[in-house]
Amino acid sequence: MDIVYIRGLMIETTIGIHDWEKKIRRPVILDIEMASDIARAAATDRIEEALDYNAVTKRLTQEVSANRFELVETLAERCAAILRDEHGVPWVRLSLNKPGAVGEGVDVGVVIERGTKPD
Ligand SMILES: Nc1nc2c(c(=O)[nH]1)N=C([C@H](O)[C@@H](O)CO)CN2
Repeated sequence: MDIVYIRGLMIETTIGIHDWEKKIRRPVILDIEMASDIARAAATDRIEEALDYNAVTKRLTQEVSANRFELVETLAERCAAILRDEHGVPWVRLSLNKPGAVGEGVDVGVVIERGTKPD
């Protein structure tokens, strides 16, 4: 199985369960692994045959920055659904980090895997 990945994608959004969190914008950081057979893209050297990480980054940034969330779980699921439904990704592993959520220098978040891994 081949993978196209995006690491360290920082997006500003409104996220959290507390009233004060609902009034601010803050960054979340996404690390994403997407199953993608790269054979045709490699053979043709054409972006049309590739899973375009620029297009994926643009779409996720648009979605996350334009919406507000309470839970990291909700944001992660939304992103995974977009990757599968709009970009045809059969399997994705997505890590979502919410910096500073429980104190300085502590990372918290979720890791989800959705879809079926191709052989
Ligand atoms: N499993 C989760 N636990 C918590 C979340 C969350 O999104 N998922 N969020 C919070 C608060 O918003 C926290 O980040 C700030 O106090 C707490 N627990």
